[in-house]
Amino acid sequence: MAASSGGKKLLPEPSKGTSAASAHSSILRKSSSEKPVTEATGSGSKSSRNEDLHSVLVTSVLNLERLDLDLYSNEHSNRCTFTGTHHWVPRSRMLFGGQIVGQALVAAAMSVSENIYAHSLHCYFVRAGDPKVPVLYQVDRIRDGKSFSVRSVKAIQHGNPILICQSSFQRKMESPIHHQFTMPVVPSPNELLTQEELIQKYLRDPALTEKYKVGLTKLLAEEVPIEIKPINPPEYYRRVALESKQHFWVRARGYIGEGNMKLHCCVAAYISDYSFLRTALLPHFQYKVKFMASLDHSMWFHAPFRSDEWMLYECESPWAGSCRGLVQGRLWKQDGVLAVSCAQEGVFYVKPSAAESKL
Ligand SMILES: CCCCCCCCCCCCCCCCCCCC(=O)SCCNC(=O)CCNC(=O)[C@H](O)C(C)(C)COP(=O)(O)OP(=O)(O)OC[C@H]1O[C@@H](n2cnc3c(N)ncnc32)[C@H](O)[C@@H]1OP(=O)(O)O
Repeated sequence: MAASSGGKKLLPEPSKGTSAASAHSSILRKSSSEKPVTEATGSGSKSSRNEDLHSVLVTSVLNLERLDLDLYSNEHSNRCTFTGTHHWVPRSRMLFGGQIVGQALVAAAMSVSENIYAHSLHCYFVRAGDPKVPVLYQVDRIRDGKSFSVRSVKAIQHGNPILICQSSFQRKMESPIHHQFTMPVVPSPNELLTQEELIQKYLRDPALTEKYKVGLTKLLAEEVPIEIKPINPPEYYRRVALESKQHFWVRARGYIGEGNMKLHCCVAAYISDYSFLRTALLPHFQYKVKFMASLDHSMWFHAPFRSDEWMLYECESPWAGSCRGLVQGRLWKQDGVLAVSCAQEGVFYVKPSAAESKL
Protein backbone atom coordinates (compact mmCIF):
# COMPACT_ATOMS: atom_id res chain seq x y z
CA MET A 1 0.00 0.00 0.00
CA ALA A 2 1.51 3.36 -0.99
CA ALA A 3 2.32 5.76 1.82
CA SER A 4 -0.28 8.44 1.94
CA SER A 5 -0.97 11.46 3.98
CA GLY A 6 -4.18 13.41 3.71
CA GLY A 7 -5.39 10.98 1.08
CA LYS A 8 -2.75 11.99 -1.49
CA LYS A 9 -0.60 9.14 -2.77
CA LEU A 10 3.04 10.14 -2.40
CA LEU A 11 4.42 6.87 -3.69
CA PRO A 12 3.41 4.75 -6.68
CA GLU A 13 1.71 1.45 -5.97
CA PRO A 14 4.47 -1.12 -6.50
CA SER A 15 4.07 -2.51 -10.02
CA LYS A 16 2.59 -6.02 -10.21
CA GLY A 17 4.94 -8.77 -9.13
CA THR A 18 7.12 -6.48 -7.06
CA SER A 19 6.70 -6.29 -3.35
CA ALA A 20 6.68 -2.95 -1.59
CA ALA A 21 10.14 -3.90 -0.41
CA SER A 22 11.61 -3.99 -3.88
CA ALA A 23 9.67 -1.14 -5.42
CA HIS A 24 11.83 1.90 -4.95
CA SER A 25 10.20 5.20 -5.68
CA SER A 26 11.02 8.37 -7.55
CA ILE A 27 10.90 10.60 -4.56
CA LEU A 28 8.33 13.22 -3.79
CA ARG A 29 6.04 12.99 -6.77
CA LYS A 30 3.89 16.14 -6.93
CA SER A 31 0.87 13.96 -7.61
CA SER A 32 0.18 10.73 -9.41
CA SER A 33 -0.84 12.75 -12.48
CA GLU A 34 2.52 14.53 -12.62
CA LYS A 35 5.70 12.98 -13.95
CA PRO A 36 8.07 12.17 -11.08
CA VAL A 37 10.82 14.69 -10.79
CA THR A 38 13.39 12.32 -12.21
CA GLU A 39 11.37 12.09 -15.43
CA ALA A 40 10.74 15.81 -15.66
CA THR A 41 11.31 17.06 -19.16
CA GLY A 42 12.52 20.43 -17.97
CA SER A 43 9.31 22.40 -17.90
CA GLY A 44 9.40 25.88 -16.47
CA SER A 45 12.41 28.16 -16.67
CA LYS A 46 14.70 26.70 -19.31
CA SER A 47 18.00 25.74 -17.95
CA SER A 48 21.16 26.06 -19.95
CA ARG A 49 22.11 22.73 -18.43
CA ASN A 50 22.18 19.56 -20.41
CA GLU A 51 18.78 18.29 -19.42
CA ASP A 52 19.77 14.74 -20.17
CA LEU A 53 22.31 14.73 -17.35
CA HIS A 54 19.95 14.23 -14.44
CA SER A 55 21.63 14.97 -11.14
CA VAL A 56 22.77 11.78 -9.42
CA LEU A 57 21.56 13.42 -6.21
CA VAL A 58 18.00 12.94 -7.48
CA THR A 59 18.30 9.76 -9.52
CA SER A 60 20.14 7.94 -6.79
CA VAL A 61 21.51 9.52 -3.61
CA LEU A 62 18.15 10.95 -2.47
CA ASN A 63 16.04 8.22 -4.08
CA LEU A 64 15.03 6.16 -1.06
CA GLU A 65 13.51 2.69 -1.15
CA ARG A 66 10.17 2.34 0.70
CA LEU A 67 10.18 -0.72 2.97
CA ASP A 68 6.88 -0.02 4.71
CA LEU A 69 4.72 2.93 5.80
CA ASP A 70 7.12 5.59 7.22
CA LEU A 71 10.14 3.24 6.86
CA TYR A 72 12.73 3.79 4.13
CA SER A 73 16.19 2.60 3.19
CA ASN A 74 18.90 4.08 0.99
CA GLU A 75 20.00 0.58 -0.01
CA HIS A 76 18.78 1.21 -3.59
CA SER A 77 21.10 4.19 -3.93
CA ASN A 78 23.94 1.97 -2.75
CA ARG A 79 23.38 -0.44 -5.61
CA CYS A 80 23.55 2.47 -8.07
CA THR A 81 26.75 3.95 -6.80
CA PHE A 82 30.03 3.89 -8.70
CA THR A 83 31.80 1.84 -6.09
CA GLY A 84 28.94 -0.32 -4.80
CA THR A 85 28.87 1.55 -1.50
CA HIS A 86 27.38 4.89 -0.52
CA HIS A 87 27.89 7.80 -2.84
CA TRP A 88 30.82 10.05 -2.20
CA VAL A 89 32.18 9.63 1.36
CA PRO A 90 34.59 12.20 2.85
CA ARG A 91 38.12 11.05 3.59
CA SER A 92 37.10 10.85 7.26
CA ARG A 93 35.33 7.63 6.17
CA MET A 94 32.23 8.71 8.10
CA LEU A 95 29.04 9.03 6.05
CA PHE A 96 28.75 12.60 4.75
CA GLY A 97 26.42 14.50 7.08
CA GLY A 98 24.68 16.26 4.19
CA GLN A 99 23.69 12.89 2.70
CA ILE A 100 22.06 11.71 5.94
CA VAL A 101 20.23 15.02 6.46
CA GLY A 102 19.03 15.11 2.84
CA GLN A 103 17.80 11.51 2.99
CA ALA A 104 16.09 12.11 6.37
CA LEU A 105 14.22 15.08 4.89
CA VAL A 106 13.16 12.92 1.91
CA ALA A 107 11.70 10.35 4.33
CA ALA A 108 9.87 13.06 6.31
CA ALA A 109 8.58 14.70 3.12
CA MET A 110 7.10 11.38 1.96
CA SER A 111 4.78 11.48 4.99
CA VAL A 112 3.22 14.93 4.52
CA SER A 113 0.62 16.10 2.00
CA GLU A 114 1.77 17.54 -1.29
CA ASN A 115 0.63 21.12 -0.61
CA ILE A 116 2.84 21.83 2.40
CA TYR A 117 6.51 22.67 2.22
CA ALA A 118 9.59 22.20 4.40
CA HIS A 119 10.37 25.42 6.28
CA SER A 120 12.90 24.17 8.87
CA LEU A 121 14.87 21.22 10.16
CA HIS A 122 17.10 20.58 13.18
CA CYS A 123 19.38 17.56 13.45
CA TYR A 124 21.91 15.98 15.74
CA PHE A 125 24.55 13.64 14.41
CA VAL A 126 24.78 11.17 17.32
CA ARG A 127 27.01 8.44 15.81
CA ALA A 128 29.31 8.31 12.79
CA GLY A 129 27.61 6.75 9.74
CA ASP A 130 29.12 3.48 8.47
CA PRO A 131 29.79 3.73 4.70
CA LYS A 132 29.70 -0.07 4.39
CA VAL A 133 26.01 -0.56 5.22
CA PRO A 134 22.71 1.06 4.18
CA VAL A 135 20.79 3.48 6.41
CA LEU A 136 17.20 2.93 7.58
CA TYR A 137 14.96 6.01 7.99
CA GLN A 138 12.10 5.72 10.50
CA VAL A 139 9.51 8.54 10.37
CA ASP A 140 7.41 9.52 13.40
CA ARG A 141 4.37 11.65 12.52
CA ILE A 142 4.46 14.01 15.53
CA ARG A 143 1.56 16.31 14.55
CA ASP A 144 -0.52 17.47 11.59
CA GLY A 145 -2.06 20.87 12.34
CA LYS A 146 -4.10 23.15 10.09
CA SER A 147 -1.04 25.01 8.84
CA PHE A 148 2.00 23.12 10.13
CA SER A 149 3.07 19.46 10.20
CA VAL A 150 5.97 18.22 12.31
CA ARG A 151 7.97 15.04 11.71
CA SER A 152 10.76 13.32 13.60
CA VAL A 153 13.09 11.01 11.67
CA LYS A 154 15.64 8.56 13.09
CA ALA A 155 18.44 7.44 10.74
CA ILE A 156 19.49 3.98 11.93
CA GLN A 157 22.48 1.70 11.30
CA HIS A 158 23.46 -1.48 13.19
CA GLY A 159 20.28 -1.01 15.26
CA ASN A 160 21.40 2.40 16.61
CA PRO A 161 20.46 5.95 15.62
CA ILE A 162 23.20 7.87 13.79
CA LEU A 163 21.04 10.96 13.26
CA ILE A 164 17.88 12.40 14.81
CA CYS A 165 16.14 15.00 12.70
CA GLN A 166 13.06 17.09 13.48
CA SER A 167 11.51 18.89 10.52
CA SER A 168 8.51 21.16 10.10
CA PHE A 169 6.34 21.78 7.04
CA GLN A 170 3.94 24.70 6.42
CA ARG A 171 1.10 25.37 4.04
CA LYS A 172 1.72 28.31 1.69
CA MET A 173 0.69 31.46 3.62
CA GLU A 174 0.92 35.12 2.61
CA SER A 175 1.93 37.86 5.06
CA PRO A 176 2.47 41.64 4.92
CA ILE A 177 5.47 41.21 7.18
CA HIS A 178 8.56 40.54 5.06
CA HIS A 179 12.21 41.64 5.15
CA GLN A 180 15.64 40.18 4.43
CA PHE A 181 19.28 41.24 4.53
CA THR A 182 20.87 42.44 1.30
CA MET A 183 22.86 39.89 -0.66
CA PRO A 184 26.66 40.45 -0.59
CA VAL A 185 28.16 41.95 -3.78
CA VAL A 186 30.42 39.28 -5.31
CA PRO A 187 31.63 38.29 -8.80
CA SER A 188 29.03 36.33 -10.77
CA PRO A 189 29.55 32.60 -11.37
CA ASN A 190 30.59 33.06 -15.00
CA GLU A 191 33.51 35.26 -13.88
CA LEU A 192 34.95 32.51 -11.67
CA LEU A 193 36.77 29.19 -11.95
CA THR A 194 35.29 25.98 -10.59
CA GLN A 195 37.01 24.31 -7.66
CA GLU A 196 38.39 21.72 -10.09
CA GLU A 197 39.83 24.43 -12.38
CA LEU A 198 41.38 26.16 -9.35
CA ILE A 199 42.98 22.93 -8.17
CA GLN A 200 44.33 22.28 -11.67
CA LYS A 201 45.83 25.79 -11.56
CA TYR A 202 47.45 25.17 -8.17
CA LEU A 203 48.80 21.82 -9.39
CA ARG A 204 50.55 23.60 -12.28
CA ASP A 205 52.54 25.66 -9.77
CA PRO A 206 56.04 24.15 -9.95
CA ALA A 207 56.78 25.45 -6.47
CA LEU A 208 53.95 23.48 -4.82
CA THR A 209 55.32 20.81 -2.48
CA GLU A 210 54.64 17.12 -3.19
CA LYS A 211 52.56 16.80 -0.03
CA TYR A 212 50.09 19.44 -1.19
CA LYS A 213 50.11 18.07 -4.74
CA VAL A 214 48.97 14.70 -3.33
CA GLY A 215 46.24 16.34 -1.21
CA LEU A 216 44.88 18.42 -4.07
CA THR A 217 45.04 15.48 -6.51
CA LYS A 218 42.98 13.38 -4.06
CA LEU A 219 40.44 16.21 -3.74
CA LEU A 220 40.24 16.47 -7.53
CA ALA A 221 39.54 12.74 -7.82
CA GLU A 222 36.58 12.82 -5.43
CA GLU A 223 33.24 12.41 -7.21
CA VAL A 224 31.35 15.01 -5.21
CA PRO A 225 27.90 15.57 -6.80
CA ILE A 226 28.21 19.33 -6.13
CA GLU A 227 29.73 22.08 -8.28
CA ILE A 228 31.57 24.87 -6.45
CA LYS A 229 33.07 28.20 -7.59
CA PRO A 230 35.06 29.69 -4.67
CA ILE A 231 35.14 33.51 -4.40
CA ASN A 232 38.53 34.99 -3.43
CA PRO A 233 39.89 31.50 -2.63
CA PRO A 234 42.84 31.78 -0.27
CA GLU A 235 46.16 31.35 -2.09
CA TYR A 236 46.27 27.73 -1.12
CA TYR A 237 49.93 27.71 -0.29
CA ARG A 238 49.91 30.76 1.97
CA ARG A 239 50.09 29.95 5.66
CA VAL A 240 48.21 32.96 6.93
CA ALA A 241 45.37 33.39 9.40
CA LEU A 242 42.25 34.04 7.35
CA GLU A 243 39.00 35.65 8.47
CA SER A 244 36.47 32.99 9.52
CA LYS A 245 34.35 33.75 6.47
CA GLN A 246 34.07 32.28 2.98
CA HIS A 247 31.80 32.77 -0.02
CA PHE A 248 31.31 30.38 -2.90
CA TRP A 249 28.78 29.71 -5.63
CA VAL A 250 27.31 26.23 -5.32
CA ARG A 251 24.82 24.01 -7.15
CA ALA A 252 23.95 20.35 -7.59
CA ARG A 253 25.95 18.70 -10.39
CA GLY A 254 23.55 17.78 -13.19
CA TYR A 255 19.98 18.77 -14.05
CA ILE A 256 16.97 18.65 -11.70
CA GLY A 257 14.49 21.05 -13.26
CA GLU A 258 11.47 22.79 -11.75
CA GLY A 259 10.51 19.51 -10.09
CA ASN A 260 9.23 19.73 -6.59
CA MET A 261 10.23 22.31 -3.97
CA LYS A 262 10.49 19.59 -1.33
CA LEU A 263 13.08 17.86 -3.52
CA HIS A 264 15.13 21.04 -3.94
CA CYS A 265 15.13 21.44 -0.13
CA CYS A 266 16.47 17.88 0.23
CA VAL A 267 19.22 18.62 -2.32
CA ALA A 268 20.03 21.91 -0.53
CA ALA A 269 20.36 19.94 2.73
CA TYR A 270 22.98 17.77 1.03
CA ILE A 271 24.81 20.76 -0.47
CA SER A 272 24.72 22.91 2.70
CA ASP A 273 27.03 20.61 4.64
CA TYR A 274 29.84 20.58 2.09
CA SER A 275 32.80 22.82 2.97
CA PHE A 276 30.61 24.48 5.65
CA LEU A 277 32.34 23.44 8.90
CA ARG A 278 35.82 24.27 7.55
CA THR A 279 34.85 27.97 7.74
CA ALA A 280 35.65 27.75 11.48
CA LEU A 281 39.18 26.49 10.72
CA LEU A 282 40.22 29.28 8.33
CA PRO A 283 41.87 31.48 11.04
CA HIS A 284 43.77 28.51 12.54
CA PHE A 285 46.25 27.52 9.80
CA GLN A 286 48.85 26.65 12.45
CA TYR A 287 46.89 23.57 13.58
CA LYS A 288 46.35 20.21 11.88
CA VAL A 289 42.96 18.54 12.31
CA LYS A 290 43.14 15.10 13.90
CA PHE A 291 39.35 14.65 14.10
CA MET A 292 36.51 16.81 12.85
CA ALA A 293 32.78 16.15 12.66
CA SER A 294 29.48 18.00 12.57
CA LEU A 295 27.55 17.78 15.83
CA ASP A 296 24.30 19.27 14.59
CA HIS A 297 22.79 20.97 11.55
CA SER A 298 19.86 23.36 11.25
CA MET A 299 18.21 24.88 8.18
CA TRP A 300 15.43 27.40 7.54
CA PHE A 301 13.88 27.48 4.05
CA HIS A 302 12.62 31.02 3.25
CA ALA A 303 11.77 31.15 -0.46
CA PRO A 304 11.53 28.84 -3.51
CA PHE A 305 14.82 28.14 -5.26
CA ARG A 306 16.47 25.72 -7.68
CA SER A 307 19.25 23.64 -6.12
CA ASP A 308 20.58 22.89 -9.65
CA GLU A 309 21.15 26.61 -10.33
CA TRP A 310 24.03 28.64 -8.93
CA MET A 311 23.39 29.96 -5.42
CA LEU A 312 25.78 32.06 -3.35
CA TYR A 313 26.76 30.36 -0.10
CA GLU A 314 27.80 33.04 2.41
CA CYS A 315 29.50 31.24 5.33
CA GLU A 316 30.88 32.68 8.56
CA SER A 317 32.06 31.38 11.92
CA PRO A 318 31.38 33.84 14.79
CA TRP A 319 32.89 31.62 17.48
CA ALA A 320 35.10 28.62 18.23
CA GLY A 321 36.25 27.19 21.55
CA SER A 322 36.09 24.11 23.86
CA CYS A 323 36.92 21.89 20.86
CA ARG A 324 33.81 23.20 19.07
CA GLY A 325 33.15 25.73 16.34
CA LEU A 326 29.91 27.38 15.22
CA VAL A 327 29.27 28.13 11.53
CA GLN A 328 26.35 30.07 10.02
CA GLY A 329 25.43 30.23 6.36
CA ARG A 330 23.03 31.92 3.94
CA LEU A 331 22.16 30.59 0.50
CA TRP A 332 21.24 33.44 -1.89
CA LYS A 333 19.60 33.13 -5.30
CA GLN A 334 21.29 35.05 -8.10
CA ASP A 335 18.39 37.53 -8.09
CA GLY A 336 19.26 38.53 -4.50
CA VAL A 337 16.52 36.57 -2.74
CA LEU A 338 17.59 34.94 0.52
CA ALA A 339 16.48 31.33 -0.01
CA VAL A 340 17.96 29.33 2.90
CA SER A 341 19.70 29.98 6.25
CA CYS A 342 21.87 27.30 7.88
CA ALA A 343 23.72 26.81 11.15
CA GLN A 344 25.92 24.04 12.47
CA GLU A 345 28.26 23.28 15.33
CA GLY A 346 31.18 20.91 14.88
CA VAL A 347 33.80 19.23 17.06
CA PHE A 348 37.52 19.65 16.26
CA TYR A 349 40.45 17.88 17.79
CA VAL A 350 43.69 19.45 16.52
CA LYS A 351 47.47 19.41 17.01
CA PRO A 352 50.08 21.98 16.08
CA SER A 353 51.06 21.48 12.44
CA ALA A 354 54.66 21.49 11.24
CA ALA A 355 55.45 25.07 10.23
CA GLU A 356 56.21 24.05 6.66
CA SER A 357 55.12 26.20 3.75
CA LYS A 358 53.02 24.62 1.04
CA LEU A 359 55.65 25.81 -1.44
C1 LIG B 1 39.52 26.09 -3.85
C2 LIG B 1 40.74 25.52 -4.30
C3 LIG B 1 41.05 24.22 -3.60
C4 LIG B 1 41.51 24.47 -2.21
C5 LIG B 1 41.20 23.27 -1.36
C6 LIG B 1 40.29 23.65 -0.21
C7 LIG B 1 39.39 22.53 0.13
C8 LIG B 1 37.97 22.95 -0.08
C9 LIG B 1 36.99 21.84 -0.09
C10 LIG B 1 37.21 20.80 1.00
C11 LIG B 1 35.94 20.52 1.70
C12 LIG B 1 35.84 19.08 2.03
C13 LIG B 1 34.61 18.89 2.83
C14 LIG B 1 34.40 17.42 3.08
C15 LIG B 1 33.15 17.24 3.87
C16 LIG B 1 33.50 17.16 5.36
C17 LIG B 1 32.29 16.79 6.08
C18 LIG B 1 32.35 17.30 7.52
C19 LIG B 1 31.03 17.25 8.14
C20 LIG B 1 30.55 15.83 8.19
O1 LIG B 1 29.88 15.38 7.31
S1 LIG B 1 30.95 14.88 9.57
C21 LIG B 1 29.73 13.63 9.45
C22 LIG B 1 28.53 13.98 10.27
N1 LIG B 1 28.85 13.99 11.71
C23 LIG B 1 29.09 12.81 12.36
O2 LIG B 1 29.07 11.75 11.80
C24 LIG B 1 29.36 12.89 13.85
C25 LIG B 1 28.60 11.76 14.53
N2 LIG B 1 28.76 11.84 15.99
C26 LIG B 1 29.83 11.23 16.59
O3 LIG B 1 30.66 10.61 15.97
C27 LIG B 1 29.89 11.40 18.08
O4 LIG B 1 28.68 11.90 18.57
C28 LIG B 1 31.01 12.40 18.48
C29 LIG B 1 30.73 13.75 17.84
C30 LIG B 1 32.34 11.91 18.01
C31 LIG B 1 30.97 12.58 19.97
O5 LIG B 1 30.96 11.27 20.54
P1 LIG B 1 31.86 10.90 21.77
O6 LIG B 1 31.84 9.43 22.02
O7 LIG B 1 31.55 11.78 22.94
O8 LIG B 1 33.25 11.23 21.16
P2 LIG B 1 34.61 11.35 21.90
O9 LIG B 1 34.76 12.73 22.41
O10 LIG B 1 34.70 10.23 22.87
O11 LIG B 1 35.64 11.09 20.73
C32 LIG B 1 35.23 10.41 19.59
C33 LIG B 1 36.46 10.31 18.72
O12 LIG B 1 37.06 11.56 18.55
C34 LIG B 1 38.48 11.38 18.61
N3 LIG B 1 38.99 12.11 19.76
C35 LIG B 1 38.40 12.28 20.96
N4 LIG B 1 39.14 13.08 21.74
C36 LIG B 1 40.23 13.39 21.01
C37 LIG B 1 41.37 14.20 21.24
N5 LIG B 1 41.52 14.88 22.38
N6 LIG B 1 42.29 14.29 20.26
C38 LIG B 1 42.11 13.63 19.09
N7 LIG B 1 41.04 12.87 18.77
C39 LIG B 1 40.13 12.76 19.75
C40 LIG B 1 38.74 9.94 18.75
O13 LIG B 1 38.90 9.39 17.45
C41 LIG B 1 37.48 9.43 19.35
O14 LIG B 1 37.13 8.15 18.94
P3 LIG B 1 37.68 6.91 19.76
O15 LIG B 1 36.77 5.79 19.36
O16 LIG B 1 39.08 6.75 19.26
O17 LIG B 1 37.59 7.29 21.21
